[in-house]
Amino acid sequence: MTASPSGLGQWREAAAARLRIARQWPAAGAGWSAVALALSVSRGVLPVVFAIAVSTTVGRIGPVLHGTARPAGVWWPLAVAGAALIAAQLAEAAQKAVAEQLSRRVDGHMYRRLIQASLSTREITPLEDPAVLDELGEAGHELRFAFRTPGAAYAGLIALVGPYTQVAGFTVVVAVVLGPWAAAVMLAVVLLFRHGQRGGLRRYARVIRDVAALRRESRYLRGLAMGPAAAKELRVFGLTGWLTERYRQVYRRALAPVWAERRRIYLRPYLVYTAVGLVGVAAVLALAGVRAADGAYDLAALALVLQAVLALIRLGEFYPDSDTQTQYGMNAETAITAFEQAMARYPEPADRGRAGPPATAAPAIDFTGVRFGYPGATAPVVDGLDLHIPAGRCTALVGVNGAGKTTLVKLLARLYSPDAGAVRADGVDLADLPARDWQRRIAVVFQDFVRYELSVAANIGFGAVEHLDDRAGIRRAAEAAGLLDTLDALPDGLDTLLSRAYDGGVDLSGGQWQRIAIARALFALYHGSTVLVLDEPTAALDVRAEAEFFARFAELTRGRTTVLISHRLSSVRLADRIVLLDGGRVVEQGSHDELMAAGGRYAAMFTLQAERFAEDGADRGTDEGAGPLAQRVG
Ligand SMILES: Nc1ncnc2c1ncn2[C@@H]1O[C@H](COP(=O)(O)OP(=O)(O)OP(=O)(O)O)[C@@H](O)[C@H]1O
Repeated sequence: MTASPSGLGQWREAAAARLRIARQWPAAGAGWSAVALALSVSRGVLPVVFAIAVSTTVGRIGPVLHGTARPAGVWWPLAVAGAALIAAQLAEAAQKAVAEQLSRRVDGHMYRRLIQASLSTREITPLEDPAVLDELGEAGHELRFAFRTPGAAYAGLIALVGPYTQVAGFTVVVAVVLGPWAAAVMLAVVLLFRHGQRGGLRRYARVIRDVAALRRESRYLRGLAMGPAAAKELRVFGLTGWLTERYRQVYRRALAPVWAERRRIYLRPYLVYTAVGLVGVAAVLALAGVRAADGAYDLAALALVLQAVLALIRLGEFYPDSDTQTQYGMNAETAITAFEQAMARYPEPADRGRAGPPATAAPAIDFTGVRFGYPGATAPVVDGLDLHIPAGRCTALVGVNGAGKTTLVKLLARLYSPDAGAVRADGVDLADLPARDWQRRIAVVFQDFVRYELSVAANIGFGAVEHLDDRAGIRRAAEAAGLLDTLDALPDGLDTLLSRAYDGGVDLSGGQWQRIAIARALFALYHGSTVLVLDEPTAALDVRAEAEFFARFAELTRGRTTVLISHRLSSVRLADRIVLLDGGRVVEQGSHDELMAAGGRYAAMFTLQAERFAEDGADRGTDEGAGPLAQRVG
């Protein structure tokens, strides 16, 4: 969040925000905008016409009652008043309908801007920056709940033309009847009241923006309480009370400055502006009274000026069709613009794109002197890392939690760039390759892979999205990942939707989902990826499934440069080369046999795991319990 400007800066900022909202007319549609504007102007003019017609009627009733004028003299102004009243009602209803249309169109455009900006960066760094996330949260929240959106601000801005036309109309009426000074006083009173309203609202909205981080937390807590994701844990761990209390505290902390500010920004200005305004109004009314007493005015003029003054006082108040919509909707638009600018400004290393992707079927990869730290972190995760990953072979990365294994995968996939040093494929610096070209060469099963709420075919086909229609390839990948039985049981086979949120959709078990992620990576290999990265690919698989997967591992990955990350050292021993990382550095490397013979840390870790599994099997006293795992590790 940026610091709040003051004085002139605030006005300039508010004017710029209004201009940006007004510039949404192409998205809203010029035709619809013109209709809304015409309706708004008519809603401003018709009440003035009504007031004039009613005053004329009042002025003519006396002569008609005394028989000095014909009744027809009353009927036509009365008819005009009635017509103006009906037309104003119709215009109001029509404007509400058109406003909704405008609002939807502009918000659709805003959503597209937001999505485009979110997906605009090659790296994921900005989407982990809290300041950028606050802007995204603000913008996304208002849009998601169709609440005080930029679209509502656009419609509100047009609706604002109505009351201001009325102000102009009634001010002219006062000027004509009472004179320019009275009109000037009334106009000043209206603008003073409006300034109080809008200024308070603006400052109030700014305070709300300043507590964006707390509001983000309160939204997160609300989501936890109301969504299915945490429903199980909240109950089993008895967290419901804690969550309720925490939500209450965060909500209060977010609202405390808002409440304090509300008293400050509304009460004092309200008292001052009301006092000044009332003096002005009283003076104008007194002038009207004196003139009427002097016989300078007839009944029609007095009725007209009284209506005009009362209408102007009312027009100094809050406009429910415009005020909150424009203020908060402009904030949402400002947040979208700030988010776009933050994403565009993010210091993303240039995509030098000077080289073509490596020509070889499977490149060798080298990390040379790589240093990298996450944005905002005090220490780098890797510093001076040198690592060679041979072409067409399987290299396993092992190490304790937090050793930096997944970070290396992110650097390899160019989701982040090293702060120093280089990652090279066949000697070409990845920074010299167009990112997308390189990313097509990599198939990754991430530890936290995505479960797309789409069909099985899409979930697998996303490995090579240009080949989504390759049903045979998708089926082959599913079979290789051991999914055939699952597919056969699904109601629509590959077309089954993997989400219970849809009719006919199903959900899969954790292990079945993991096989889908594996199938996705295999499908990418079928369509040109040459580097396969598997980050804990079998963590959710049962023992038999894991054994089956690794039995076919050599066949599935043959000829690819493969990186396998796993804490199960029994699986890792299959790799051609094992690299033990600690604190972002390579501490041991070699084949399983070499590392065991060296008797270092890998050997100790492996022996510990093997002993544990052997004991586990012996304790249970069954061949089955000790069987597969003990065999594989022992
Ligand atoms: N997005 C992030 N922002 C900031 N720090 C991060 C981020 N991701 C990881 N880290 C930090 O980087 C370090 C290395 O994390 P990394 O995920 O690479 O470890 P790992 O070896 O894969 O661990 P594990 O075995 O638990 O999966 C950790 O200290 C972690 O806290």
